[in-house]
Amino acid sequence: MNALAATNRNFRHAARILGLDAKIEKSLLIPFREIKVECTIPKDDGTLVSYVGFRVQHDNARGPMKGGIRYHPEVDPDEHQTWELMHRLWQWILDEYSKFHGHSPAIVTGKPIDLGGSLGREAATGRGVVFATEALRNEYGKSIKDMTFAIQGFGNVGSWAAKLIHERGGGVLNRENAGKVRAKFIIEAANHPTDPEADEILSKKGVIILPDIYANAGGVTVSYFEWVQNIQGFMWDEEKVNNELKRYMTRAFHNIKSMCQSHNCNLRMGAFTLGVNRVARATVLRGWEA
Ligand SMILES: NC(=O)C1=CN([C@@H]2O[C@H](COP(=O)(O)OP(=O)(O)OC[C@H]3O[C@@H](n4cnc5c(N)ncnc54)[C@H](O)[C@@H]3O)[C@@H](O)[C@H]2O)C=CC1
Ligand SMILES: O=C(O)CCC(=O)C(=O)O
Repeated sequence: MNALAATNRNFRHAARILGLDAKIEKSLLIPFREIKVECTIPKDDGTLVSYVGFRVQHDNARGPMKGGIRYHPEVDPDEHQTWELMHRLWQWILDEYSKFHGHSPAIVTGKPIDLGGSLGREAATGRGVVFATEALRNEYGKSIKDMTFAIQGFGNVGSWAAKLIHERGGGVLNRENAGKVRAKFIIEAANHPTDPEADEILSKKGVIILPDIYANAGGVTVSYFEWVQNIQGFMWDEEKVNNELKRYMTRAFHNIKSMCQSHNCNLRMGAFTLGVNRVARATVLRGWEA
């Protein structure tokens, strides 16, 4: 099942748990705006190349919309060049927008620090995963140092998570010992890493899954902090960024748990019902229902 179908299925399940009005459910399911653009760019050899891009803005009932930018995975597999390319692209977006609207650093996040980026953003998703894991483990009266972790994928998120888990005394499995894994907990640090069928099988086995929409939200949270700093015209130090991130991740965990208790559901449905309910309430209050 693709990511969109799986997300829609989770959304519908959450809507049913919440007893959402059918008209609201339908209006929340349909994106507010989908834009398709075609960009024609001259290459160094003088020829023209055309790229198609999509922008989906889902819902702005609770405030401005923001999203991650995705590229085709084969654009540039070399990590260093990808980093360079990303920074040049961020700078280009900022320059083009600022030409028409004056210097506007808040319109794009993930920028280099010297162009108004936030301290702590690079590690934020991995750090958020660790804060989420700590919040979950506190529920079970254990700490990270009592546990062993198997991390799949060692890019930005995986490598930061591994480093921070190691600093807290947790063991990280490698190729040699990974075969021993009998996981009781799965922390979804990537987007949509568990298929809905696998989700059901694992849940029936009693495996506790911390869902992606919460567990990897540290990155977008610090991107939000970047936006906040840009519109304030004030730069936070890294300690403040990390402390705020911990506060947001811990508070969100408790909000999710309380939805789980009210609706007798698992953590994924706790996270979905929390989010859907907030957007539905704002939609009704703004009088936007279909
Ligand atoms: N970087 C961020 O701030 C955020 C990332 N995410 C999600 O987290 C995931 C990882 O993102 P990044 O670390 O930024 O990407 P990345 O490209 O830096 O790292 C991904 C790593 O996974 C490895 N990999 C690919 N397929 C694999 C497989 N089948 N088994 C094991 N390893 C595999 C790659 O070799 C690479 O080392 C993605 O799903 C991304 O959408 C979600 C929220 C924010
Ligand atoms: O930093 C952001 O705003 C988006 C990060 C991201 O791509 C994601 O959360 O999936």
